[in-house]
Amino acid sequence: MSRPVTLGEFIIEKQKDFPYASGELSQLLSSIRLASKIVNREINRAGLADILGSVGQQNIQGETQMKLDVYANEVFINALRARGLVGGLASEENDDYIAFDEEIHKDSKYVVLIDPLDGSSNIDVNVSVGTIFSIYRRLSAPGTKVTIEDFLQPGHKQVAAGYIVYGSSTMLVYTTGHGVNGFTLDPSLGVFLLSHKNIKMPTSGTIYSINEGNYVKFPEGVKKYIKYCQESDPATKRPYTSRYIGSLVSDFHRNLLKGGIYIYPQGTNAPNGKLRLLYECNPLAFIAEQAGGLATDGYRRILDIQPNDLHQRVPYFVGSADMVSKAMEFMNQFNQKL
Ligand SMILES: O=P(O)(O)OC[C@H]1O[C@](O)(COP(=O)(O)O)[C@@H](O)[C@@H]1O
Ligand SMILES: [Mg+2]
Ligand SMILES: [Mg+2]
Repeated sequence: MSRPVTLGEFIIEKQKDFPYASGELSQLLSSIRLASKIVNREINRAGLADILGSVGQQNIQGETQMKLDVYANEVFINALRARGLVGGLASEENDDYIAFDEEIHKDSKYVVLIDPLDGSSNIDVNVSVGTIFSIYRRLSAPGTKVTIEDFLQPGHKQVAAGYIVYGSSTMLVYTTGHGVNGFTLDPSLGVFLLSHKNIKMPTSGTIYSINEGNYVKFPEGVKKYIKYCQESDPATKRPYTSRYIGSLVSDFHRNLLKGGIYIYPQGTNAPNGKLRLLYECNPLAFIAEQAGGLATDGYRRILDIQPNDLHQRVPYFVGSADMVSKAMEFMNQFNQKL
């Protein structure tokens, strides 16, 4: 009987997808794998360790930083700084990007953007949270310090992206542009094992995820789409079911496996939505598209948006292709893009 493939073996095996691979990207993914295990251990015993609650300060987004936000941020920064694989890093929890300028970094080819802890509002109540990462080849020449331009690249330039969901089990899901694969952490071995090979997102589903508490502030097109989801029509399996965990990674992961749509629209409370283009929307959009889904801002392909700020926000419609297309129909009908 063949044994499951470990993530480490899979990463090496998949290096053949890149004829000129130097192995640096593989090592970088391995650093992310290690950091996620360290964070996972802390999350699993969060109630016992003094790691719940906030640190009593806000990040650049004006959000209260939770102790686990800061802890996860440090663990990933240290893991990615460690081996000279990354020229620099940008994070939700840091105002500006960090240029690693020690000698070992000068020839590194990559930069990384991360949301170290996604779903912060769920940390203290034992609801699944995650980490999201996005990897680009730097534009600036090796031997020089990374610049902001290395981070403000459109999403279709990503060389790899993924997330870790710390839930009933811990999973790491990633793509390098050759399909999407998922690995489950076997806690007894401390090893990620291939559990979800070549994931395909169902083209349609019966789940919609949106914070309906903001309903009155939604654009008309979104209100109409929610009504469409709630109407009764057996032929199209409506009404759909509403599911909203409040952790983007967890809502996305469920929809990736079962089919569904997640929407965080612009609204009167968030003129450009809430979610951050660079380290939330782009990486999950890359995964969604690689699995046959779609990701837009209601009008445009997320991966084609030219970023102009590290922490810029965009409206987000992501999930099963048919459902995102339908939502866009309503947006174009009721909220013509000016
Ligand atoms: O509480 P709201 O406004 O519905 O927002 C929930 C959304 O905000 C987020 O928590 C934002 O991410 P962070 O926790 O990383 O800041 C998403 O995970 C989630 O989908
Ligand atoms: Mg987040
Ligand atoms: Mg976060």
